[in-house]
Amino acid sequence: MASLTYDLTLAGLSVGGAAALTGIGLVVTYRATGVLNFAHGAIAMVCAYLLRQFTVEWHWPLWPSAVVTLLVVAPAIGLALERFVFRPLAVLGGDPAQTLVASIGVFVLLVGGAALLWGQGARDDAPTLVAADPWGQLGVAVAVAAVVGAVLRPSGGRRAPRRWTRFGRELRAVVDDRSLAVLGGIDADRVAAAGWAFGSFTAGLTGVLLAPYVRLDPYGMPLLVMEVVAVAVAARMRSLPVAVLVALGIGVAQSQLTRFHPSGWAEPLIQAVGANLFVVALLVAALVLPGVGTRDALPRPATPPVRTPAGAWIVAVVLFLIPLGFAGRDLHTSVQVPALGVILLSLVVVTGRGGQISLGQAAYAGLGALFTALLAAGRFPLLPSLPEPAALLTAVLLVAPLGLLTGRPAIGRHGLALALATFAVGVGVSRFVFAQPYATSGLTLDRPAGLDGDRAYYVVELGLLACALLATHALRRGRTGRALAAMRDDEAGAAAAGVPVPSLKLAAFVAGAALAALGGGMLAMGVRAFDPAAFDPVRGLLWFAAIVVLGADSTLGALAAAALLVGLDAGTRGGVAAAVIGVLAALTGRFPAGPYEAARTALTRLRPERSPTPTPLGARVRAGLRAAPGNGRPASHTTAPPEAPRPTPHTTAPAPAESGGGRGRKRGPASRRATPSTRPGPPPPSAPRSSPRPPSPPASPPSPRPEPSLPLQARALRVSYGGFIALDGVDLDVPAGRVSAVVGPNGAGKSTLFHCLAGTLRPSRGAVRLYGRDVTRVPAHARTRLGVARTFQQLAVFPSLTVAENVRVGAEQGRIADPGAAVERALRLLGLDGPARSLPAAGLPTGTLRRVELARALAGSPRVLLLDEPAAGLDTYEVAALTRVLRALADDGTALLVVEHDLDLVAGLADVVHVMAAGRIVTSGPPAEVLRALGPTDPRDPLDPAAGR
Ligand SMILES: Nc1ncnc2c1ncn2[C@@H]1O[C@H](COP(=O)(O)OP(=O)(O)OP(=O)(O)O)[C@@H](O)[C@H]1O
Repeated sequence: MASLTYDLTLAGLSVGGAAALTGIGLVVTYRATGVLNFAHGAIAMVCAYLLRQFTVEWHWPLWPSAVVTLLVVAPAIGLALERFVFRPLAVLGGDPAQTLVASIGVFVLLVGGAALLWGQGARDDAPTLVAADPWGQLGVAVAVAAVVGAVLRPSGGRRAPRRWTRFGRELRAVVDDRSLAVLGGIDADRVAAAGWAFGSFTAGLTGVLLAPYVRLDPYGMPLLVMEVVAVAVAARMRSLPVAVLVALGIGVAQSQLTRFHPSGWAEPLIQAVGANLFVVALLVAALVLPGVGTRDALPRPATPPVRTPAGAWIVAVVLFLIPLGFAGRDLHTSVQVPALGVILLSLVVVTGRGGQISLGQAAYAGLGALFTALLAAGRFPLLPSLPEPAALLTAVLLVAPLGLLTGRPAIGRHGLALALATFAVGVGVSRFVFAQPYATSGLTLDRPAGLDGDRAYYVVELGLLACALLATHALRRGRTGRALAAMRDDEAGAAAAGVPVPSLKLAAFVAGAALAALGGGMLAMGVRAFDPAAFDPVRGLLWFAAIVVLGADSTLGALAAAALLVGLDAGTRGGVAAAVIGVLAALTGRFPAGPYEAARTALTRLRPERSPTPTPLGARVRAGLRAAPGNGRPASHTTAPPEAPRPTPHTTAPAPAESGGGRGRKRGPASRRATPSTRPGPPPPSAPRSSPRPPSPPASPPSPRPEPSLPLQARALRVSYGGFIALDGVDLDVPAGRVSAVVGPNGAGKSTLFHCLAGTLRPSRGAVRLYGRDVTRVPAHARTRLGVARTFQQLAVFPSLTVAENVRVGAEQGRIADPGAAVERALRLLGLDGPARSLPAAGLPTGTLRRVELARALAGSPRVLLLDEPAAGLDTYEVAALTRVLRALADDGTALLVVEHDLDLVAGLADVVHVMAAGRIVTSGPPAEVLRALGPTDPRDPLDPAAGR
């Protein structure tokens, strides 16, 4: 008995040892470069093939071959990747999404290259470097872990030589902040190169150790290696001991599970789990544990979208009609193109329109194919046998809700974490559904009656493809299209505009799953069988890379990718298409938005220059003043719309006083001294405001009276980050018709308070109330719909939409009776109703974008407006203009809260100032008093007596 347990444990330790090596390699590369190397498994596969090439094909002795493979070729691959793929990306700013796409590109390139060089079949004659004795593999893993641990040990560690720990220190510095490390004199490129070389060495070691015991083939082995990525995720991409222990633990558990042979329904399940425990761990690590690497999802569009010329569509239609003239094998192959086109359109919906990474789309396509085949064969549980068209439709309906498998994790995950979650779903479905006996035992599928011939079937496919294209195009138009674009361009900004981001993400994934299932079913019908290999997770990576490099948001790009993938592989050798897509994806850094987008951008640059920057707000105000001399308010801005359901504060003109100062003039002490003297005295918090400003012009209707109750209240708010208390019992009232300001030193808790009020952060204690209603647990987008709008310190506009569309997103998500009129009012008020309205937001100057963001917030007719450092990036003139607009809004009854470092602005704008320090509000009052009491200190640190020295 003991011997069986012992033997199984040893076998498990052997598997765990190889997994531990992978984990170590992934963690070290990640820590040195910030890249989760999806190509790790592919490098392992290439090294295993190379060792076999040296020994089996060229008859070199084993150990010299191993030395060349592991100590020369493997590190050289790493160095080449660092130098030619990832260093250019790091220099460009290390966008995590681009590095992810690049590493997937390298994966696809190596897989395609290996298939080209060594063929797609599996080899079973890989040389054995370390004997089957499990101690050998385990010993190698432990030795590597020990060396790495010594190098990375914090300096001062007693057992570590100092010269080793210097590299560890540099490594940590580069990982924490590359640009800061470079400023500190560290050669970041050298550190990254060392990380890549070592990571590739461990990949190679894993490959040559595993190759004799698993199938050595271009597709299977990389996937097998990447299945153990769970080990690195469980270690939070940091801790080597955790990675090693988790790897060994899963290896032993997986081995011990082979002893169980339950009978009945549980048998296949236990067997599947026992054979794929690393996949189960991947699912748990990627879907249950909090995500790692949660930065931006995909590269944001740096350039405005360019309309596809009609000529390109005509060419595409002609090209897709050409196969109708084919016959025999060519026509039979062509049948795959429209089906793959539909599958790739599903990625356009999820990734291009919705901005979400989806590496698991092959799972949905495969489920569509499998369900269609099972339904048509009458083998689907609880459902009768269906004719093929009905089977396809039912399969689509059944797969669509399964889109929640990846849609649900996408709600709280971005970037790498979402990539891992969707990859895990793809691998899980492949292993637990497609690899099961019912799916692999020759499942055939007939075509619908009358479509037996390839030509007739191709025509029907073209019809379905046209429907899919129309549906995908519809997602670019209208309210949903704008909301999707907003979510893709800036998720926080979209939520602030009232877009229900979580449900929109779910809808995108559900629609994507339905389209993928349709394409998968069409593909299976086309080849008359369900082939699990056609929906392998590697395909998911290849399709994602293809879509990204050919223009994720381009339906034409999807069609081109489908034709390229099928055509190249059929017309040349298997693997060419993957190699081509891989090269393009790996070079993604050289073409920021992909070659296709880059080409389109280049075309755009050949066009005439755009119209000049729109007239600034101040000029509009001056023009208005000239038009209405004496009253100080531009006549066109003064009419309150009768249809407005509640006070529409933004309908009143900006305050008139033009305090001087040309564009770009610096704001200095003079403006700081002069402005407070014009401020009103301190009004009681809820008393009507007695403004010393000139009265409203007679032509204007009276402003709506401020609401007597308090729009927004915070009570006893407490927020802690880990053990650190960032907000400690904060009470705050934001009254209607007033501008409240929050100032304080860095780290005082201003942003944290702002987030609690806006709904982007939930306090651990306390409450936020809106007109008496507890909204503490109401999410940001729902708060916006209740009338709480906000702007961002870091601009959150939607670059792919025009100025007017940006504003429209803010108007049409709420309950505005007439969004069109609301948009026009907001554009007019902010001086954006000229030529600027039709310009894409991408590339507009900061001052204009601030106005766009404010106009978007105002278009929803907010009752409360929260502004996070609204003057950041504006010049003196723009700040003065902004001040007038905000003042006018408050006069109309809006409750304004401004978090601001600029005390001149606060003095000139606010009615009441709250000073924060160390997570509390320490003093409140009228600006003149509060700011005078603060004394001549550094305005950014009013409580620090040393700051002014
Ligand atoms: N996500 C977080 N995790 C841990 N600590 C955080 C986090 N966000 C903020 N903090 C800490 O909470 C404290 C308050 O931060 P907050 O950003 O609210 O201050 P602030 O007054 O807005 O500062 P600044 O003016 O620099 O923006 C700071 O000490 C900050 O380091």
